[in-house]
Amino acid sequence: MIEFRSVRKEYADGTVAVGDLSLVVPERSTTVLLGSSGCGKTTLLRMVNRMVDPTSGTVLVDGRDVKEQDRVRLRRSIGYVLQAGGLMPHRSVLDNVATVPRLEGATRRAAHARAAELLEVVGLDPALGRRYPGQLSGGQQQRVGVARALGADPDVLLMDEPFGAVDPIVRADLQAELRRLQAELGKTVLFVTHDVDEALRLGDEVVVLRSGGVVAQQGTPAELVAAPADDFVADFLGLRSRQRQLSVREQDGRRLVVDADGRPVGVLEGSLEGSLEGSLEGSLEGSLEGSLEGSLEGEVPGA
Ligand SMILES: Nc1ncnc2c1ncn2[C@@H]1O[C@H](COP(=O)(O)OP(=O)(O)OP(=O)(O)O)[C@@H](O)[C@H]1O
Repeated sequence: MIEFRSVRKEYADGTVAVGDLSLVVPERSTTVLLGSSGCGKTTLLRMVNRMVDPTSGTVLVDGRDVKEQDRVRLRRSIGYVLQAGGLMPHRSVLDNVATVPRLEGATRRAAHARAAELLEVVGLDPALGRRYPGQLSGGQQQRVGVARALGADPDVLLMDEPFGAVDPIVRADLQAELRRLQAELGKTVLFVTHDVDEALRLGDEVVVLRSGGVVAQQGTPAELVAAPADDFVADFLGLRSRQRQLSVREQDGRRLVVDADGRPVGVLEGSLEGSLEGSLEGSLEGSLEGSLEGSLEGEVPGA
């Protein structure tokens, strides 16, 4: 578990990046920090591994104040994935992934064996380990970045807009991969993004931030969409935009989900239809019939 207790960060030039923020990040789940550019997401993330020290307040990881821990050891024990991948360009992919095991004292051979395993964990062919980062696609480089972050088998994984620099298809692929990995590994993931769809897709919990690092709302994606705390959250999630106002239209035998402008955004699957029909038959229809009969019968005799 990660806990921010009344943290505040004021940079040397007087910029207040994070106000008085308190937040609990549950363990073994994914928490997404969602907010527009400059609202303090990266600052918050970096407080966890002490790349940034708060001006005041406390950050605890598994109940221990990070300030009391050795900065270097702490940083090695926490996985960190950046947008640009942060890979060393002149070292092979295998060397990159083996970095932390090597720093922790593993032999080159053992570290490479571990690195090859990690490449497989993130869905890459270990043969790619011989290449240099520049010889991989953007999506592959991001996977290598994740593999490297897993090198110390950390409980906590910090991810700063890790999929921001790749095209939408690769991005969706990486998001699916992260969900698979998370189901398998059960890390405590703190994930930063300004992309609402990504946040709703990946977060077990989503924390919507206002500028100045202030929590606007924290909740599950369903809670946020169903009950946004205020207009700011509703607007940020786009709930009042025409693209999010969805309805169903039948076309060529399929049920299309369309936005308020009638543009298709998806297809309603048969199974959902089936279950909706089932529940309609079971409860709604029954009660509708009951109330219709009751009221109609009452009115008819007087007619
Ligand atoms: N070293 C620094 N010195 C002064 N101001 C800084 C420093 N680092 C960040 N800031 C400022 O603090 C605020 C929060 O920055 P931060 O990088 O945490 O935001 P962010 O939400 O991660 O933004 P983005 O999505 O654009 O990466 C911004 O106004 C930024 O300009």
